[in-house]
Amino acid sequence: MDPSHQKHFAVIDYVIFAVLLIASMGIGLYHALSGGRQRTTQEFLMADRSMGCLPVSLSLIASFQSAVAIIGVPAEIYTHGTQYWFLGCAYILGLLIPARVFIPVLYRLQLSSAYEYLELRFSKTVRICGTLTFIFQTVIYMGVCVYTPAFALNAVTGFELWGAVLATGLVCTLYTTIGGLKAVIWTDVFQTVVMFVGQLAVIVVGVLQTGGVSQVWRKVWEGDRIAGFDFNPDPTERHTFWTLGFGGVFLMWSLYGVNQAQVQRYLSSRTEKEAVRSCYMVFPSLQLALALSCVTGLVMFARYCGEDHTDKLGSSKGDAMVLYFVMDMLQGLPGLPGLFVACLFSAALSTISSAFNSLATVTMEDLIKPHFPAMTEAKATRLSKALATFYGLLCLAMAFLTHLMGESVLQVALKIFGLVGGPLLGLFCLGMFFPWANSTGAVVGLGTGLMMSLWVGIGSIVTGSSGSRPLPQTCGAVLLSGNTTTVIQTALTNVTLSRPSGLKRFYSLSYMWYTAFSCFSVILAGLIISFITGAMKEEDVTPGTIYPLFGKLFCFLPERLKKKLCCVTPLGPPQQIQIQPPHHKESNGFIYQYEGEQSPDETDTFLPETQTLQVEFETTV
Ligand SMILES: O=C(O)CCCC[C@@H]1SC[C@@H]2NC(=O)N[C@@H]21
Ligand code: NA
Repeated sequence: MDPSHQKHFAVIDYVIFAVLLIASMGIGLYHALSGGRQRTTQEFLMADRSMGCLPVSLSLIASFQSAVAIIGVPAEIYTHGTQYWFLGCAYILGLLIPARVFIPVLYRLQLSSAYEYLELRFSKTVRICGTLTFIFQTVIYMGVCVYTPAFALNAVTGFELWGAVLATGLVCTLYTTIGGLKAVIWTDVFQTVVMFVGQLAVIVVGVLQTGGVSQVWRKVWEGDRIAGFDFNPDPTERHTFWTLGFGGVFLMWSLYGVNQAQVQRYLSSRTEKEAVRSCYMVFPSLQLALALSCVTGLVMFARYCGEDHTDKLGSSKGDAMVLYFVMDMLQGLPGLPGLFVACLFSAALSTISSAFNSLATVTMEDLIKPHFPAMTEAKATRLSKALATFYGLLCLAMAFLTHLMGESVLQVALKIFGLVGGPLLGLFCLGMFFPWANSTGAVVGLGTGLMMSLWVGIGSIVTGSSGSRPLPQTCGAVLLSGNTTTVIQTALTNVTLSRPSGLKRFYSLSYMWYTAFSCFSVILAGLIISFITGAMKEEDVTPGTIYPLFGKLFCFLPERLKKKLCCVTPLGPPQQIQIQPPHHKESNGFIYQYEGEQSPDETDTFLPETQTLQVEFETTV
């Protein structure tokens, strides 16, 4: 963008941005100097499993609501209309299943890393594969999250790009390293509030500048930005009610059901009920976040539609356009540009800190501790901090890589979740819902899912079918003169005739279906290989790692038939007593003993009234 049109900050704007960074550091320092002073991994990585549902639920939002959503969603609404808003329909099932299925299973196993589940259910190999897949996904996603705010800021205000990346990355690495999960959760709470306030300020100012709500509504309505229900069943159609409302459910399960960053927050809750409640509490906040981003996009459209900005914006795409418009709207209101930039960086910091901390946790719990069982707590905690720093620096490098990607950051982020998060979701579903699945099937299944993702992902880039036609930028209905109508009709005819077929059609699968597609690939391949190599028997499966999905789905079937379908595995009752963690000194297995009293409000236990289940794995010295 040419310098003459760049927006500049007043001093107050820099002050507000600095206050955000200092406040975040302050929270980090507080948790470094209070409580157990981050001396054990239980505190550093799991916040002493002492968290309440409110901070956990706000931290769950913050983890996957980054600058990508703050910038990318308004750009999406501005260019394509409000179809994307139907993603909100996916939040219902998308959070209900994690609360009713994934959290009970994972919480009762008292894990630190979600991937310990894979060792309990399958084998150490499967656990390592799962951990490495997660690390791969999160490192790339982190890069996008650091890069997005810095790039947009640089494009609009000339703010030193790598200075912003460094400032964000270093501050984040610092408070994550010294304050642990407690600091990450409490900074997430603070940053989520800043994020909501910043977006609200932009909406209020934008509406006032456009001449009020009715004026905004008229312009977006005439500009064809209000999308109705699009029930087009075509899976290659980018955004329809089906791709967003149903494809989005699988995306939500991969994030809020089995992603380490979220599972770690559930496990840091003081009781299972708190964890389930925090998951339910995510629903209203997520709807609010989605609404704020979508309305920001509509207000931007009402304010700027029809005007030609190529001279100011140059070739920069939707993402930078959002920040330009926000800076333009807030120009002359000292403090508000700084507030929005603080909102942008809050979104980025809260996501990146969650990523650092979860990466350090899985690296420690899944890749290091099992090989050094005798490692002292002090050494393990120091190593965890070093890992958080290492991942912080790695993320800066990844930010540079993002520089090279083409399309909108929102699409890049959602594709990462689909292509890599999908196979991980499939692996956990294979483990939890299919008792017959064995380790070989799990490893081959994961590999198949990742290959299918790679295939469709690369295919869509190579054939350039991942693009999407933006709606016309005009405000009102443009009266078409005779010959224009003919021209448009001819163009449309060509488009319909050149409908992709065969493999090209596969490559143009909507990216919102990637999670579901790769998830089912893993389950299908995993089951086939498991049956070929000898399906697992009911009694061989570690208790507490199966969710009796079929038992619930076919509850009308007679017991005998359900037994045959081997789907009445008891899901243990809610956690009453602390289980010794697997890396406890004298045993590397679980001493899993509890009084199976069914507390009145627990509905998902299959155990008779009172039962003592003593499960003792072999303990090797
Ligand atoms: O904001 C990001 O960093 C990624 C884009 C949004 C990720 C998904 S979309 C569904 C869910 N709702 C959110 O607000 N974030 C996640
Ligand atoms: Na965030």
